[in-house]
Amino acid sequence: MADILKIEDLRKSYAGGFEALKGVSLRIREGEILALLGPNGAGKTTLISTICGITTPTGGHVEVGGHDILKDYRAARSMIGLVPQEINLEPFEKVINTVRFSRGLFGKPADDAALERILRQLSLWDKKDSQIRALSGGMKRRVLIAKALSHEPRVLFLDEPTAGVDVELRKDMWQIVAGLKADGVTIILTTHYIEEAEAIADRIGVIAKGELLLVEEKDKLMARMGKKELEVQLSEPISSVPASLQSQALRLSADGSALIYTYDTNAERTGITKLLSEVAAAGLVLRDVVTRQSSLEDIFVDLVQEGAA
Ligand SMILES: Nc1ncnc2c1ncn2[C@@H]1O[C@H](COP(=O)(O)OP(=O)(O)OP(=O)(O)O)[C@@H](O)[C@H]1O
Repeated sequence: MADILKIEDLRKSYAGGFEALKGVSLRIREGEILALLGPNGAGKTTLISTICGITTPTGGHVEVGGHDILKDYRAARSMIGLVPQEINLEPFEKVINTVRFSRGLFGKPADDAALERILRQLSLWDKKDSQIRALSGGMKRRVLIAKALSHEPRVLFLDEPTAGVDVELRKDMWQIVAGLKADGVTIILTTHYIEEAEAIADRIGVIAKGELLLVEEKDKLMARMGKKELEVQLSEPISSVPASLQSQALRLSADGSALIYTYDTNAERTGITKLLSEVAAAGLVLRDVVTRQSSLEDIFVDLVQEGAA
């Protein structure tokens, strides 16, 4: 798939000199879901606001569907829908009018069939004549999405779509996102929730202190998560891995007191039984055996700490 969004060395310093984005480069393929994970203040909202033209970059270059966000602002912006973090709706307005108005803001001709399709997709059609104030919090969030989709954008940004919502509503939101992807919409969402990124993203980006620390296919990250380490602690330290064990994927701990074996938990055979019998055959005496699993959370925390160092 072609890249629908190209971000090159994007920088943003706020008045006063604070650098919220320190040169972010990223490409997003059409039709993918990218989750941007990062702690508070990492720069996620700044990144989205800059791409959407709400904040002016201080350096770098962004193209949406081949349109430069500065030189060709209107064309770039018309390809983007933004669902903001905060609910900013007019309480006395009817749902349908709110969505119709948003479409008009983009200079798109009225198209009630398109609005009906969007409202049905978000299960809001039977609420189209309700006033916003009469809707539940979950429905208001859906209205925000309907507004963002009203001009039929190809790229949708969701800024923390499930912050502070209950588990059921979160799952609803995941289903909505999956439905939009099936329609070919490219989705970039920010989140604090690792399980949200795991549940819906094709790729995961980690951002901290204005820098993109990692962007990787979720499946590859999950495969990394599937790796486990077995630490075979020895009663006596050794200076090197015995020759009879050299064929195994083993390394010696720095102090020589343990052999560390990495294996794939998803594999049919872990090789642990064979390893332990070979360790015994090599004349080594075990003190203890410990296993460790790296999770996406560990990867995330390590990265963010390294980034902060
Ligand atoms: N208008 C502004 N003027 C000055 N500093 C700002 C402005 N907007 C954001 N910042 C600072 O830029 C940094 C990044 O903020 P941003 O809102 O992009 O982070 P975030 O990753 O979205 O955080 P959160 O998860 O809390 O929403 C923060 O330190 C914030 O205080």
